[in-house]
Amino acid sequence: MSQQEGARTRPEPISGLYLNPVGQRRLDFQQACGALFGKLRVAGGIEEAGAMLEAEAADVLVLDLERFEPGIDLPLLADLVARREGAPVLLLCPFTNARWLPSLMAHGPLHYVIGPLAPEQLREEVAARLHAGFAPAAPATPAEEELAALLGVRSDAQQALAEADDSIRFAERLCVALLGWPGVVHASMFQLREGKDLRLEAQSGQPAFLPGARGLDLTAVLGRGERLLQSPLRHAFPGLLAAAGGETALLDAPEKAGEAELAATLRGHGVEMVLGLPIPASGPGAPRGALCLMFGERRAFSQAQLAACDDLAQLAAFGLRMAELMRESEELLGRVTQLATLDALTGVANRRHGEFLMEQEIRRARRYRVPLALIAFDIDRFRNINDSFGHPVGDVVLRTVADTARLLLRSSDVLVRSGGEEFQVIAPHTSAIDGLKMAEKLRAAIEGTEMPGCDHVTISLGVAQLGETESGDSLAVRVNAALARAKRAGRNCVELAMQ
Ligand SMILES: Nc1nc2c(ncn2[C@@H]2O[C@H](COP(=O)(O)OP(=O)(O)OP(=O)(O)O)[C@@H](O)[C@H]2O)c(=O)[nH]1
Repeated sequence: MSQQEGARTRPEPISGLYLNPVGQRRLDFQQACGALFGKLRVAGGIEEAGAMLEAEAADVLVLDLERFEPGIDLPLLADLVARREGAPVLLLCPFTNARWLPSLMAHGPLHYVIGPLAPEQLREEVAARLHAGFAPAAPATPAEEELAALLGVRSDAQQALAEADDSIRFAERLCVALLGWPGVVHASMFQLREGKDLRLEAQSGQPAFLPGARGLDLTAVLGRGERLLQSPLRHAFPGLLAAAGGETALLDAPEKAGEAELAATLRGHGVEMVLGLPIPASGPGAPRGALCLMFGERRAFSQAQLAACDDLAQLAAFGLRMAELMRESEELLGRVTQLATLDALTGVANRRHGEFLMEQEIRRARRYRVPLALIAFDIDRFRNINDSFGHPVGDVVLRTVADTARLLLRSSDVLVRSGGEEFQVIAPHTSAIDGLKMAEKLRAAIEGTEMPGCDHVTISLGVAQLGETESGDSLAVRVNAALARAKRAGRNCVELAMQ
């Protein structure tokens, strides 16, 4: 239905009721638009307007929300919208209070214009409305088609939950789903990380063959993708406003945000209207983030769309919570795995995990026909250190030895604490000769390292290369025998294992 078809024929003169709390603004309106009405009454407060309406009906209600304080009594205003006795409602709304629009729209059809407007623009808007009638702007697509599209968006968005083990993948899928919303040319999701760092989690624009937000990159538009609560556009861009303030933000013309560069970029990408929807937190406090939808044309929202907005924001909240739970459980699993595989004192692999890794490396060495060496070393006369300096100093020595060895090893080598003061190095791609060189480097490094609390220690080492058909147990026996020979040979030296 076109707006012309929706026009009502009104008996002249048209009576109007204008509401605004500021006297000068009421005078300005009377001056700019008074001539358009046969009778124009003005009210300074919502209750006063309600009383006037009760005393005498008006053909048109003009509710000007400019200069209303943030603490405006929205339910009372909504009641006025609901009680207008069939009279059309024109809402003049400053951009900063556009979050009030969706809840007012839910109380009956209304027209809105987002301010600020110059007096002549205001007159043109009011005249255009009076001329065209007040049938709500027709949605871009017929109602049935639109509902089918919204159901499709919801079902695609639900499918995105399958990716909710990772917040970025989930956000990407959800943004793609949101592009199915009639008229949406670009969709994005912002997430508040640990309550303070707002970041752009994902964005998606219509594919290149469609007009609209082709190639629109929000990171470039906003100047950054992280720490967005510190962005200079946090008071202007609806996605950021919604995430920061927790309320819906609607920009029905890019210029109205008062940021010329932002407006030019959005217009350059065919964006006419931007909607920011807060993603609610699971409990009280700041929202979890926001969804941001950009439209290729200005449009009114139907009740079904407003309800769908709520649904999608809830679904986004659910998906992000699932991703968070998944991350927490992975962290927990990581900590449990660490506890099960690492030695608590030194942080290197424990004996059991060392045996597992050894078997893995043996299989790899066989498959790729590469050499594998095992080095075993043991701190010399460690009992004396404990006895002379105490157990805590002994612990520090164990840690220092492990740290010193770890720094010398390649990333593919594995250091294992195989017993009290015994360690092993599993060295893939290493022959007996290279193993001997490595062992000598370890020996010299430990000897040259100052041990806190007890000056210096030395180590004895055994080296063995895995035989062609040899088992891990046999390799361990041979390397320990070599280590025992090094001890017998006077300690602080390296011995190569026999075949
Ligand atoms: N501080 C500390 N000592 C440990 C730990 N685990 C084992 N030990 C001690 O390490 C010492 C090992 O002594 P021995 O096996 O006799 O060997 P050693 O004194 O190093 O003599 P050699 O190996 O023959 O040179 C014992 O005194 C154990 O109590 C530990 O976690 N912390």
